[in-house]
Amino acid sequence: QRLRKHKLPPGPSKLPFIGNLFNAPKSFEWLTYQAWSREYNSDIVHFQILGTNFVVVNSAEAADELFDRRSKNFSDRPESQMAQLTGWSRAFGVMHYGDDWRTNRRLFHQYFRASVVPAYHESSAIAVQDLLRRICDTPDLWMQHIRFMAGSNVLRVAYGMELVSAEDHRLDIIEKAMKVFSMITTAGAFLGAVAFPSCYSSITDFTTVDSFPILKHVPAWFPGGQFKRDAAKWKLIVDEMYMLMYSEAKESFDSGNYKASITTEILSKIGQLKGESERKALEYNAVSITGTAFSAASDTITLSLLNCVLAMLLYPHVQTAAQKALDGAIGSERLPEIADKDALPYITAVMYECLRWRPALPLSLPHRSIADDEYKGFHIPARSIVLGNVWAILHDPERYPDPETFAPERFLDADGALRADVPAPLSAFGFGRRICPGRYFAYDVVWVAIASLLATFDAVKPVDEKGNVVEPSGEYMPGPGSFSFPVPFQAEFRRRGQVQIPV
Ligand code: HEM
Repeated sequence: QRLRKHKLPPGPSKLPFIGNLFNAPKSFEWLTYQAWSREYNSDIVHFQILGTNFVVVNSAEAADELFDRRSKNFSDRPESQMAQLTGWSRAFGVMHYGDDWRTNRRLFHQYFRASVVPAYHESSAIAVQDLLRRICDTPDLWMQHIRFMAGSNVLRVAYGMELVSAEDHRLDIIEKAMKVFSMITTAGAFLGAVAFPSCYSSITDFTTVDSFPILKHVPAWFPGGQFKRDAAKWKLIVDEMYMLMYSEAKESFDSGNYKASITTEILSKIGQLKGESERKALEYNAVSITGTAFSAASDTITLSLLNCVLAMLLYPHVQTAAQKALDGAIGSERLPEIADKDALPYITAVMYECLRWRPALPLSLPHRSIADDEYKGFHIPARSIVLGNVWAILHDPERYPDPETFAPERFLDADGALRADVPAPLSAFGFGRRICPGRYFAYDVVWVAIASLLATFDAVKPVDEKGNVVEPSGEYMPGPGSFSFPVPFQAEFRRRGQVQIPV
């Protein structure tokens, strides 16, 4: 009744009680939300499922107003029973906007703020050189090598540990744990999935348990308790991801034979604390932020680089232009370093375009409003799930003409310098107070990896045994999931130039 008095943002018509259960998108939701925004001529749109209100923010203007200027009201996260059941609730990325989140985020910021991340340049250089060597040795496994690079770099930074082989158990854990994370943070798809139980099997149960939290009390053996059985299995993986590396790093620290890392730095701080409760609290936060960094960095960086390779296959002239810029700025005999960034705006533009063209998280992570609010005369009810449509913002033709085309030049002026009037794709990192705190580290790693791959190799479409060029489909995996992964594709890496890869 209360909602009826207020004018909600426009959106598809709703059925009583179930709302848009049957017409909410289940895959590539960002495209449907963008289409709704155009159809209803409104930059915010509304839909509702089982009583939960969803508001999708489709323009940079609305995102600035709601997530930035009104950040106090739009920085919460939705309630997630599944995060609790799977052990993901200790990641501050899913925590409610409150003291626990604030403490974790502050601690995280100490180790990943812009002025600190240069301390990780050496680690990133080692990881990228290793990537290049691995591609030379086993080029067909290039996708696996990229994942290995992203994981090994952050493992070293967070825990001071080294990954040796792609079979390392820790990489497997992280991949599985992130799949769970991706599913439990897909608010829209979860709710929509109720309508298609056969496709979504246990995800269907997630949906219901998040909409009706009382169901979390259903015993695991009871019919419909499949989500509990799944969650219990996944919790083992997520717990292991958080605890295994931390415990190993702590053991080395205690033995005095360790490599400096974020964990060991916090452990020395813990050692200086007097009170047992303070020590316990900091240790809890240390486990949380190191595990969160490890997991958050891996898939996002991997994805950004996979998208880059895809772009190089589909737009070979961009690759040629980038290599010309590299050769002109640093020659063709040494690998680029992060310190070369200012001299290589074209590479920065390629990185921006990768983040814009195929954002890793096209709907960011869901936010939630705390109190009733109003935007352009539309009512946004308290506790609405508010989705920032990163895809729509980064494919807005007014800001990025011909948005489907991969064109790094859009970020450059006639002299090849970065333009101040074309916004960098910051929305790829989310919004407001929840904006990705790992972005400075991510920019460095992605930049140096792109520059080094382009300096060392030509990425080309392979040719099969019959002489036919193998075209990448350019398609993306259907949901549900917050992360958008390309359908696996083949690429051939051919050595170029005289770049020496340090051994
Ligand atoms: C290209 C790489 C990356 C992309 C595209 C990316 C993107 C994002 C996005 C879209 C969000 C959600 C923001 C929101 O809720 O509005 C996020 C959150 C987060 N990211 Fe990243 N990220 C990247 C790399 C990293 C790295 C390397 C780390 C860690 C070192 C990291 C740590 C986090 C954390 C901890 C959060 C949760 C923040 C919070 O809820 O307060 N990310 N990221």
